Amino acid sequence: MKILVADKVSPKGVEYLRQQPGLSVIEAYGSSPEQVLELVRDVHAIIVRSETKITAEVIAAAPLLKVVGRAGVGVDNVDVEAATDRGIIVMNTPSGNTIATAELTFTHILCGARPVPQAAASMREGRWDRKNFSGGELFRKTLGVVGLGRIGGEVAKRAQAFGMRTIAYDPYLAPSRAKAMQVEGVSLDELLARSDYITVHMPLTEATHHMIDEAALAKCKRGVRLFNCARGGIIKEAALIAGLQSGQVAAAGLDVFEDEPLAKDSPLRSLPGVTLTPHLGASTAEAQESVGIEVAEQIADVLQGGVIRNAVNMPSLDAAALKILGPYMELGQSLGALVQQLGPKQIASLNITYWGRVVDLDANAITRAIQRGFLRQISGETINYVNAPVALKRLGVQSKVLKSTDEVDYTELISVEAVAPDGSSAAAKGTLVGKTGKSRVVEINNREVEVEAVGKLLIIENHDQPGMIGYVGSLLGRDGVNIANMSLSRMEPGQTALMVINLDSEPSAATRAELKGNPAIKLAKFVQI
Ligand SMILES: NC(=O)C1=CN([C@@H]2O[C@H](COP(=O)(O)OP(=O)(O)OC[C@H]3O[C@@H](n4cnc5c(N)ncnc54)[C@H](O)[C@@H]3O)[C@@H](O)[C@H]2O)C=CC1
Ligand SMILES: O=C(O)CCC(=O)C(=O)O
Repeated sequence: MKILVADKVSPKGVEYLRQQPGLSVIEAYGSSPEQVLELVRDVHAIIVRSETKITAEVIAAAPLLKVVGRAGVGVDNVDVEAATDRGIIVMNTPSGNTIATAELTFTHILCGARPVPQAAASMREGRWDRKNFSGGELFRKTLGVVGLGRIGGEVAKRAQAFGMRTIAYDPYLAPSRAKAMQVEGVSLDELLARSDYITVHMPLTEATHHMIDEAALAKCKRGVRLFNCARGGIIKEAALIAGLQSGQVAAAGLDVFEDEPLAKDSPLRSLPGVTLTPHLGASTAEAQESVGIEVAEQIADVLQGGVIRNAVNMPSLDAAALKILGPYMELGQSLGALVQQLGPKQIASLNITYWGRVVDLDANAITRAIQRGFLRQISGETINYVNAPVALKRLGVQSKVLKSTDEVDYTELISVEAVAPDGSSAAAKGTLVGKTGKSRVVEINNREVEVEAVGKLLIIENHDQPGMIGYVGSLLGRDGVNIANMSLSRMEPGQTALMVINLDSEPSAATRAELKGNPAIKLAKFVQI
């Protein structure tokens, strides 16, 4: 399988990939968009930093593509939606460049306090100017961190070492986590009003775009100092320029810009009090080695059928999680496949319920396995854990997931129900048995059964009358189809009975037609799961 390394990453990462059996590497740095379209035609994986754009067009031009790996955090150069639609995994390396970026941010903060770059430039010009470059101290000043994630947290830690008060705004962070970092969680307005220094560390999203604009700056102390080493556009550049010109903003340190590379004539380049770096947050030898090796290992794992780590468009499964969730995912996939074949073709909703031990697990991966099992019957191999939820949505099917705390007869139980627009439905429940966690179907259409949830199943609903088991057994025998296991159930004697038979091979069309033609048989369905 072929991997395109489209941006320069650590040679150690590339070397790791070259050493993997069955993997080959093409290195092509600085390619034009047209060249990228050519290069991706027969590749299974692409590795990028931030230069190469993996657009919907690139994804469409890469029919074999399975995974895009970003050696870094932000995946804004990858069209994740288009990749997800095609079932392509997009993964990043979220922690490899945290320290590098936190240290660069802190460098900017220090330069915001003390005009070192300006003083250094004047020395290069041959001057000895001790009047124009005095600064302030960080000690006892307040740093407002917007986005207290990996990098924001590391910046806060460094600020505390300098004796700064640290406050943060992060609506998604548990208050206990901020407390553990000795950071005071506040509202955005309070952060703007109290901070002497403000640094932003979130992804660029609709919510964060221009979060710091004219109105936000007006709420700040006069002489506030602003820093952005996250993504251009979180701080509105026009507002920042106006703020610097008016004196509302005393200093700014920026590593990222609304348009990169920054325009040659941007006013930001010439405003005093501003320190700019050309998106260098992750540019340390240590960070590049770390993200380069990490992305190479992650890509190799995916291509070699191993664990999936740091996927941004599906739940990540490391080996430990896979060990626990794997059996449930297999059961879920079987139940999904079974219900799809049993139920109405067109459905309005796919309802999943979890009971017992499974309730305490991260059910996202199991839910995707159920959806994948269901959809594979319709859309085949193009459906995987990545695109199953969007594919279901595209079909207009609602997904309902419930974790129930009600008592059940099993230590864990999963129910999958497909409901048609007219309210008719098909349902199956399953559990895991034994030490190895074998999948068992324990209920079909509200009737108790006990069959292995794998392979070929014949499901027969018949009138409960003598001779039916013998009739079905000899019919299959005549067809040369061996019965591996059989489960019988009925509600009331003499009414409808359910026979579920594990078969070693598929019955012929003639046998199936004969079963369907028998007036005592209401339903005869062969399913493969
Ligand atoms: N300059 C550079 O070279 C680099 C830039 N970055 C960028 O830094 C940013 C942060 O990276 P990490 O700390 O690793 O990410 P992270 O995911 O660990 O942290 C992001 C934090 O932002 C918070 N957040 C999200 N939306 C928010 C909102 N509307 N308001 C306030 N907080 C919000 C999240 O809850 C999370 O705690 C990313 O945009 C990343 O792309 C990362 C590495 C290098
Ligand atoms: O690869 C780079 O240098 C950019 C790093 C970055 O912006 C990120 O990881 O989000």
